[in-house]
Amino acid sequence: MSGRYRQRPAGGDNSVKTPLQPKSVNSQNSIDRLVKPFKCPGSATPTRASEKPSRKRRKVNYANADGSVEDGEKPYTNDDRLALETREANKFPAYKPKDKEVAFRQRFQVPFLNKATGEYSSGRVAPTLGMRRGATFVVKPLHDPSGEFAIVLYDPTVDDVAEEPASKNPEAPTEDTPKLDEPIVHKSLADILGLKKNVEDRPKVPVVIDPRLSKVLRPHQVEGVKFLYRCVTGLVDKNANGCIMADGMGLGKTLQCIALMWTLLKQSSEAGKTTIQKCVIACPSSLVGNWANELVKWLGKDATTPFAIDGKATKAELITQIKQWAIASGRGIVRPVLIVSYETLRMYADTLNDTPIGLLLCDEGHRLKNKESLTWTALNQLNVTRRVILSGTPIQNDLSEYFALLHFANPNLLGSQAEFRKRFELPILRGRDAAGTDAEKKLGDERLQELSGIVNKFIIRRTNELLSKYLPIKYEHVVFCNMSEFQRGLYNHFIKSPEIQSLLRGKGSQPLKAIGILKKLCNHPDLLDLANDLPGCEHAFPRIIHPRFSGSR
Ligand SMILES: Nc1ncnc2c1ncn2[C@@H]1O[C@H](COP(=O)(O)OP(=O)(O)OP(=O)(O)O)[C@@H](O)[C@H]1O
Repeated sequence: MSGRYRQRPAGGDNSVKTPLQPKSVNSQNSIDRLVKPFKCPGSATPTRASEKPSRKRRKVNYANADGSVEDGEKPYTNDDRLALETREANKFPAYKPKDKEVAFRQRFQVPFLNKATGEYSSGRVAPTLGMRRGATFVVKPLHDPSGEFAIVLYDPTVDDVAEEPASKNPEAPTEDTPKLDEPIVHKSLADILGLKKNVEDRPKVPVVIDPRLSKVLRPHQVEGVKFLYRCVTGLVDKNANGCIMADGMGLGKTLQCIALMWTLLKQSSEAGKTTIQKCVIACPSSLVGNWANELVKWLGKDATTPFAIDGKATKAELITQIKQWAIASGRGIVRPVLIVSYETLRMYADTLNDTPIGLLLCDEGHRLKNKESLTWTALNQLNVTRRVILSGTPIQNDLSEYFALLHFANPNLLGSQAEFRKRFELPILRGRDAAGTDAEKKLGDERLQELSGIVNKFIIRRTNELLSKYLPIKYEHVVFCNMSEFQRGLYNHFIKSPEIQSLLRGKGSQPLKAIGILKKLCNHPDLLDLANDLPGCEHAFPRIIHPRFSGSR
């Protein structure tokens, strides 16, 4: 038979012929149909609701669709369909339990071992096996050390000084040798599987200044940041973590300290770790806003949100905010930088005492020159690891003040104050005394050199001559201005007054005051209080007088 039979709906009318039925009269099928009673045509014809022509049926041949050759001539039987449904390729994946005999007799295998070599595959993150997954960190520096503006502060190949191993006693038991009296300690699953995180083993990576800062830093500032970083991270001396930045005015101490702080907040020599979590900037109250602005200026407004105590909050709000800042830790630290005036910091030092502060920057740090002051004591009792003093004038009067600053930046570097006084201060002062002996002068010079050797490693000072190449040429114009008639009248009145006359004879007691009055007078009489400074000067007033002076007539 060459035609295809169409499937009739179950329970449908068998007598309905479809146009696809073949017209063969000799077959058994045709005979069967002929003997059936006649039915009026159209009685079972489906009526179409739509006027549109009926869609033509297309023959689709599914034979060979899955690669198997089927007899396309035959109609599908139910068995065919069942066979199709249960065919392997058409089945949904279903979990098949392993045969328990085989499964239980199999040897246990550590799941993250490389099956080919039987070794732990180090490139693969260990499966957690029900434990919390340890932090995975990428072993690479935060910023590319070979980038265009890269400034590398720490290079593990250069700066990583390996600790001298203590000379080993061959008799001493090594870690591998089990001691007889050692208590048996059960190993944890993490230990057995080799998953135990060894935090000490973090690989070392270069520390690179954020490119957004390195492209604006001037050469002397790059040197400054390198100096600061080495001092505070113990690369200069592993027992000292502080320093004094004593650059002259306008050299950009603020930018250098921001670069240091930002680097420490974001990176460390250990991959995936930061050096510090919190930083405090102590400064005069007038500079709090300036520091906050400089942070935005150099880092951009989305980099960090400082907690600047600018006096706008009420006392109750401030206490809550400081307490919150103090207890925040880890990811809870949303404002890592606290900018605060010395006075406020002193007031709330007790609240902050237990907070680990990674870095303390003290702007205008010569405020800490008095070791006995409340500010020095309050700031010194904070739990600070690294301290930087910023001051354009670190040495002001005497060595005790110098000691207070150095001792604050690096406690115990110079011993106690009494030790410092005995070893350095007194011999140096005696050596400078005009009545000092040669031996005292020699000793004084030696001690001064020794002191410089110790402290110069932690002080950086450049003068603002460095700025000359960034500033336009300076022109100085000297212009002589004659005094006006009114000024000259006042001037003559003043120098002829009895007080000045006696001053000129060397009898008066306030020559500086007189010079001050003359200076002001030459600039503008408005600067003086004429009635008090120049009594009786009314005769020198011009005829048309400013209403301001009319009262004093
Ligand atoms: N690399 C730089 N590029 C452009 N401007 C800079 C740079 N470094 C600093 N400045 C600008 O120079 C000015 C002086 O800088 P800054 O106030 O930090 O100096 P300072 O050394 O702290 O001075 P002072 O002792 O007066 O506080 C600021 O306006 C600062 O923005």
